[in-house]
Amino acid sequence: MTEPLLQIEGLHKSFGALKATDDVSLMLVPGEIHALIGPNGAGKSTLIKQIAGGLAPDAGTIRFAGEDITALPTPARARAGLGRTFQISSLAMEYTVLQNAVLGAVGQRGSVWRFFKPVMGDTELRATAMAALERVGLADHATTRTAELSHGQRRLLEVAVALTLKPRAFLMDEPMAGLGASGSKRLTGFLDGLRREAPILLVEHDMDAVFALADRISVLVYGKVIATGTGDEIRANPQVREAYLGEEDAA
Ligand SMILES: Nc1ncnc2c1ncn2[C@@H]1O[C@H](COP(=O)(O)OP(=O)(O)OP(=O)(O)O)[C@@H](O)[C@H]1O
Repeated sequence: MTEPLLQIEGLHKSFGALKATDDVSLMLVPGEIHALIGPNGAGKSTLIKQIAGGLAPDAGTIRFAGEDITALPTPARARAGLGRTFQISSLAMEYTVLQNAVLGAVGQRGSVWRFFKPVMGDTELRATAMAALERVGLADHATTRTAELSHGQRRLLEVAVALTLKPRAFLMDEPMAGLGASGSKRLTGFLDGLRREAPILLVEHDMDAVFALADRISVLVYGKVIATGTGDEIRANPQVREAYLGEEDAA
């Protein structure tokens, strides 16, 4: 198998008596979309937060591009090439789309916002941000106030912010949330191509998108990975059907 870019081993995180992450090991290899699915409260966001650096694990290791990043703060992980999109919007609604693309990238790297003016005057950063907006189809909205964007356009802007960092891998927490059918189809098409540039660990409830996109799927239940495999393997797995997919079919 190709050398993993991201490798998580024996990760544990408890909140009091609750084991939100229970001995999780998984990897992300170049070129793939690895989806992480599971019922509400299974621990998907908690896992993403530990990989991105917002939450310290109780035990276990996270290696990225051959380095142990378990103890690195979030901005250092972003600088190392871990890009992410958030479940809850991190955009500044009063700023323009371009300002968010520039400032989001700068902010994720850990630079400070008081350099707002010099940063906006940085032609290289602006060009990188514009290129990212073009890729997600938002270039025509560069000067639009973010508050005026539709929900779907805001989600695309979040992807553009992550792209501005030129990451080596992406962590995406429910990028399809709240998108209508056409928005979700469009983002699915975009992510499909993006995997060749940088692999994606994708947390997503939209099962159509997951099964259309994922090279591999890991199923998380009560903090534990109960199965990892291709879409067909996951669909056919009796444990998965009982714990998760079966209940969705019945709904
Ligand atoms: N900071 C915290 N303090 C205490 N409990 C927490 C905290 N964060 C998460 N939890 C609990 O950990 C468990 C896992 O939550 P998490 O948000 O990671 O699940 P999830 O799979 O992302 O759910 P969803 O699909 O609804 O987003 C839940 O029971 C949640 O209530």
